[in-house]
Amino acid sequence: MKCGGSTLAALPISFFEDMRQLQDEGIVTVIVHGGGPAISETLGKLGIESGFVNGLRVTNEAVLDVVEMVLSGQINKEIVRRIQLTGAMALGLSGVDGHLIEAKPVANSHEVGLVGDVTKVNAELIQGIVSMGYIPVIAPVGLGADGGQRYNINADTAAGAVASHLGVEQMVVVTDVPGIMKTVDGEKRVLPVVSVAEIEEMIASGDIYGGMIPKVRAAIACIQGRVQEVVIVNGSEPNVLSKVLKGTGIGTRIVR
Ligand SMILES: Nc1ncnc2c1ncn2[C@@H]1O[C@H](COP(=O)(O)OP(=O)(O)O)[C@@H](O)[C@H]1O
Ligand SMILES: CC(=O)N[C@@H](CCC(=O)OP(=O)(O)O)C(=O)O
Repeated sequence: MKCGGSTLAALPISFFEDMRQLQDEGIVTVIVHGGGPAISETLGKLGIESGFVNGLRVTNEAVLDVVEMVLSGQINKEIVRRIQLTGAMALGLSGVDGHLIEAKPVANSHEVGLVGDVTKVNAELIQGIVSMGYIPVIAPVGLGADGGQRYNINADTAAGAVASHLGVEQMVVVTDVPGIMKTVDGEKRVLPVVSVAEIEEMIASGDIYGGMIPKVRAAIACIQGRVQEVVIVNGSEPNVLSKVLKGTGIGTRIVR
């Protein structure tokens, strides 16, 4: 599951209780989280300037210090605490810990700086944590192959890569909108299912823009592998996780 920074503060306790219930039923959740708004807030407080190019934060060492502090510290531990309040056990870590996420510079690193694309995921470590009964909570900071360089990774991209490497059946993307929306006859509607071809058309037409672009790109990358579907849902919808797993037609399903 990917939890977006847009929705983290609004997630009700029932969201985490649902996760615990699923764990009791033998359905394992692995969380990769974002935290873009909290990073921007802290950068603002510290007077460090940063912008975005095509949805990726322009990242130098000073920005990366804040990204790592906010994602691996504040946000990661807040999610761990909220899961543990339900009685479940969670273990928070970033892509740095145990070389969990290995990364290389993105193709446009001359524009965005220390931003990474995932090259490897230590799936055995995640499986080990799960087998001990903990819900892994992963912050999207990665390490280069030599272990010396840190990279800021978009959380959607990191979640898609983790889903692919684990070979899970489904990735759930939790955000602040009820799915992929399209204006039809002057009315905004949530699309129940979209295919890869339809997504490409919607990006070209401008119907999908901004923060939705890395989500659908990550979805396309992982459903070309072992993942069968990606579902985009609103985290503040009551019992959203059990509704997704029961197939009650909530959100938008992205299929091949
Ligand atoms: N077609 C679309 N349907 C729904 N949301 C869209 C669409 N295109 C762009 N968006 C935007 O994507 C946003 C979600 O992305 P983002 O703000 O990055 O969230 P997160 O922090 O969860 O990753 C929505 O709030 C909305 O403004
Ligand atoms: C490279 C890059 O842009 N990294 C993101 C990582 C956090 C993220 O993706 O958070 P959301 O899911 O809340 O957007 C950033 O610095 O904001």
